[in-house]
Amino acid sequence: MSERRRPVDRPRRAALDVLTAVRADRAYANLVLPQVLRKHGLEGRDAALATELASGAIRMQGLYDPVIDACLTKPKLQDEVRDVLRLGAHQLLSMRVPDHAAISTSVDLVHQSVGRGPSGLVNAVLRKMSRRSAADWIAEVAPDRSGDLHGHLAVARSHPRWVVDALAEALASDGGSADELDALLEADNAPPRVTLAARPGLADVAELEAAGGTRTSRSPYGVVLAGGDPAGIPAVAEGRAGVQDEGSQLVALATADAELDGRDELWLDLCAGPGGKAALLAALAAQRGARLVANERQPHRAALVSSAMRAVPPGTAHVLAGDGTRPPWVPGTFDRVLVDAPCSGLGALRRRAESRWRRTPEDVDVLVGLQQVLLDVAIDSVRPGGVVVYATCSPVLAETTAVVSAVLGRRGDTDEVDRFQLWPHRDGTDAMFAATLRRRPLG
Ligand SMILES: C[S@@+](CC[C@H](N)C(=O)[O-])C[C@H]1O[C@@H](n2cnc3c(N)ncnc32)[C@H](O)[C@@H]1O
Repeated sequence: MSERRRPVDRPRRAALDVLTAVRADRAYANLVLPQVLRKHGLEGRDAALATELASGAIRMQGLYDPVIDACLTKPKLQDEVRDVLRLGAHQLLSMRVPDHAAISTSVDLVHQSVGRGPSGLVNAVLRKMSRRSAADWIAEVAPDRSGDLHGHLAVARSHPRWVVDALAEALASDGGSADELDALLEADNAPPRVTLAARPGLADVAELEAAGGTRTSRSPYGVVLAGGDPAGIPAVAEGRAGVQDEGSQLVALATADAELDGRDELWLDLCAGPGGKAALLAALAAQRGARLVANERQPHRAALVSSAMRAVPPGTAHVLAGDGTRPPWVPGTFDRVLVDAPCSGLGALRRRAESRWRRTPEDVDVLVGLQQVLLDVAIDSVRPGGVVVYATCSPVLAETTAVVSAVLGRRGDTDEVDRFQLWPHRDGTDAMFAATLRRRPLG
């Protein structure tokens, strides 16, 4: 092999930097990506290529790693070299990059980032990998579909086995079939469309359509962008609109529109950071002569809530940075309460490439305890006759219906009046869950 190698193209170098940061520093891919793109001066198509390479290689490592291992002659592999091979695997098995380009750029990349030593190994592994299609590799490395469906899908659709089991249980309880499970896991591997919310009274949906979007089918405030940077749209830059999944818009609307007898003046968002739902709620509250208190435990996220609500009329919204399990207000203060609880986020895997590999079943156990306490506080905070919406961006039953049943079962003063579960493959949204609860009126 020649000593002098071509310089590595910047998108691949940037993608490797993202993989390194996610692996070695436990960085979040979506947060580190913009910094890395800036550092390498990448824009437009180059930025899109680096994003696809990094996100795809991280997301699909549950398939790529066993394929890489099947191509090795010795079992041990340096982490840095595996990262390069994951990027190569993504190009060979999931993108339309010609084999020779995927292989030679990967050899260049490992030469530049690790050294000359592993160049031959990268070349040999990727050559071997390139001789079969993704489907053939799945047949080779995944458990048999008919004997172990969840084990097969865990590899073929690159999800941890326990996540497949938990999503399958949730989907089955919502009428889903085995084919639907495959569709759901596949949807988790496709980056979501950028959706905006026109905050009512502040921006018009037509204004966002004029910026190149199309209306969403269920939220009257939603617009899906065809492409481009949403930050360049004036309504977004000014806080009159925001980037927000349609499912999240529907949760805020469920909170604002739940039927209520009597007073409807004071609303609470108990877990508001970073503020997407609070901003939509505050805009709706302003139109209806109500006010919103937006509470968030982490001060830096409370600051994000203030920023998200910067365009709402003064006096409409008040931000608190406090622990929602120990609220400063007296019980029964609010007419409507949203508790958008901290959760595993297993309904939003499309957005966070690495999150499926970071979460553990133990996380869910810990979160369920906090979710129950926060829901109890939310119900205590609403007046008799008022409404509470309990929401998660996870469909996992332990975090959704089981939390609602446990809390309502021991209280006896609150009824569930409505519920929805959205799914990426059915609804094109994150898998948001929302239950609308009403505290029984006195007497
Ligand atoms: C799912 S996120 C809320 C998303 C938000 N509603 C939105 O639409 O932008 C949950 C939030 O709850 C916050 N949180 C966690 N524990 C909390 C607590 N004890 N009290 C209040 N907020 C808490 C987290 O910091 C996180 O910002």
